[in-house]
Amino acid sequence: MESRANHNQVSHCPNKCLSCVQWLPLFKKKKQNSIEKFQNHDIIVYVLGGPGCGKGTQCSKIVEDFGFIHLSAGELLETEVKTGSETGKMIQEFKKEGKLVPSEVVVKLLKQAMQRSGNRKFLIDGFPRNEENRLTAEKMLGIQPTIVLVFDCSEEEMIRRVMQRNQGRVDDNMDTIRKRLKVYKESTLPVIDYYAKKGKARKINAERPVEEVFRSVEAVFSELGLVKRGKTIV
Ligand SMILES: Nc1ncnc2c1ncn2[C@@H]1O[C@H](COP(=O)(O)OP(=O)(O)OP(=O)(O)O)[C@@H](O)[C@H]1O
Ligand SMILES: Nc1ccn([C@@H]2O[C@H](COP(=O)(O)O)[C@@H](O)[C@H]2O)c(=O)n1
Repeated sequence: MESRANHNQVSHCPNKCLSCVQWLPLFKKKKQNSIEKFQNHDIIVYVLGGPGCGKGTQCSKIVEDFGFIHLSAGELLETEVKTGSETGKMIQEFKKEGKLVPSEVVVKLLKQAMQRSGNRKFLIDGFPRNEENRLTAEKMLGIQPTIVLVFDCSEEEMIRRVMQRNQGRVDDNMDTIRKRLKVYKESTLPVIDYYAKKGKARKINAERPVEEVFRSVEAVFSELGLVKRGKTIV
């Protein structure tokens, strides 16, 4: 039997130890035994940046021009919430608090979506948000990013964008945004540092208008040797 001390070590517990006791069996229940790995020649682009910096906006443009499949970790989690499943109810609690859902849950959803897509070029948006996400993806999927796009934006501008978005998201309110910004600084920036040290992070100034930001994105993709759809490779 697991000791209470072990539960204290589980990260991102919404209400400290008690919620871990409550939710942990859920995460463990559907753990898979055999996991197929993705292939080395797959192109995997992780997309990071604070809440509302414009990740989703830029990803839609990348999909249009470069033919990637866009997998937003936040959207995959929201889809699970909408099923009304027990896991979905648990995810909703984390989202309301601006906290990060345990990595096994996120990575499992990502894996299913990657397999279903039949694509080999993946734009993985809002992931990995912490060291646990990063390590779980390495372990469960066997993937490493080809490159990591990092959208850099001031807190004031991110708050402005989120508050204007107005799409009824449970986490688009001042209280939750402040929590999400804190999580970004404490948990995601160290992941970005990790990839920067590996020479994989490409920081882009996201404070500019959408088209200007996208021109910097295009420059990164041409560095990868990728050309826009409809253009001939010479
Ligand atoms: N460069 C930009 N200039 C001004 N507004 C922008 C820009 N990029 C995105 N926006 C707007 O800001 C809001 C947030 O953008 P978006 O949803 O793409 O951010 P995100 O990083 O995916 O957010 P989240 O992490 O919360 O899911 C949207 O309303 C979008 O239209
Ligand atoms: N790797 C992730 C990504 C997201 N979440 C949760 O979803 C919320 C919204 O995510 P966005 O990418 O749309 O900003 C986020 O605040 C987390 O609650 C997560 O847990 N893990």
